[in-house]
Amino acid sequence: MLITIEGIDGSGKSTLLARLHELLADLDPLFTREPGATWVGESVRRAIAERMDPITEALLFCADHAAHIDTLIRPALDEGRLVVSDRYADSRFAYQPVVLDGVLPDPLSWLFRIHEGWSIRPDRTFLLVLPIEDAVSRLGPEKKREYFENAAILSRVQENYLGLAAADPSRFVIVDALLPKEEVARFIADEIRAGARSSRRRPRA
Ligand SMILES: Nc1ncnc2c1ncn2[C@@H]1O[C@H](COP(=O)(O)OP(=O)(O)O)[C@@H](O)[C@H]1O
Ligand SMILES: Cc1cn([C@H]2C[C@H](O)[C@@H](COP(=O)(O)OP(=O)(O)O)O2)c(=O)[nH]c1=O
Repeated sequence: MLITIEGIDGSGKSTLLARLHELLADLDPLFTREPGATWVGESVRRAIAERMDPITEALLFCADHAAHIDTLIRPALDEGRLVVSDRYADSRFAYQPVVLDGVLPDPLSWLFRIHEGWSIRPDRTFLLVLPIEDAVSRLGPEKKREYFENAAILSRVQENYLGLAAADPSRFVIVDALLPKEEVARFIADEIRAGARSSRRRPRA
């Protein structure tokens, strides 16, 4: 079963993942992330740091995803393991349309097409949602932030996430990221456990 955790920068994903490691340890999940689960992620980080052109950057994120699936996700799913990924394809569908706005006529369709035929659809996606000003204040001083991490961009990214969730309500679970950390983590851990139990009763398609 493939679970993904999504949300804008500052929504609490790293904090949540650290707690899920403890809460779900008995299920022996593969915890992984995008970008950077393989060495391809290093080129993505470099592209972000050097402000490479947005198409190069988008394609590097996609290459990172392909390598991630091939080397880690598919083998783990084939063994029947639970996989939990901190960011996944929806990060592309939420962030890159903002970066590619004005560069391509329809960035989201372009991104969907690039993923077609090889990407693996998550069984469930938990989307952490919070007011932009709370996310920005959690991120700390402006000069230390990556260039995605400003209020105007994050607000458009979160709108894109909410659009993706509205279009696919059976996969997305929207979580209030303002709730106390422990409450967020326990709710998501319980949902993952319930999903893992029912997927064991169902043969994989
Ligand atoms: N539920 C929460 N309530 C209050 N603060 C939180 C919560 N979750 C995370 N934080 C704090 O917000 C900051 C950003 O969290 P982090 O997990 O790094 O977010 P992300 O990985 O999504 O960028 C950290 O200082 C963290 O301690
Ligand atoms: C996976 C992915 C991340 N991103 C962005 C989100 C983040 O701003 C940045 C780095 O991701 P990440 O490493 O998750 O950031 P952090 O751990 O600092 O919160 O890349 C995209 O724009 N597209 C993508 O496909």
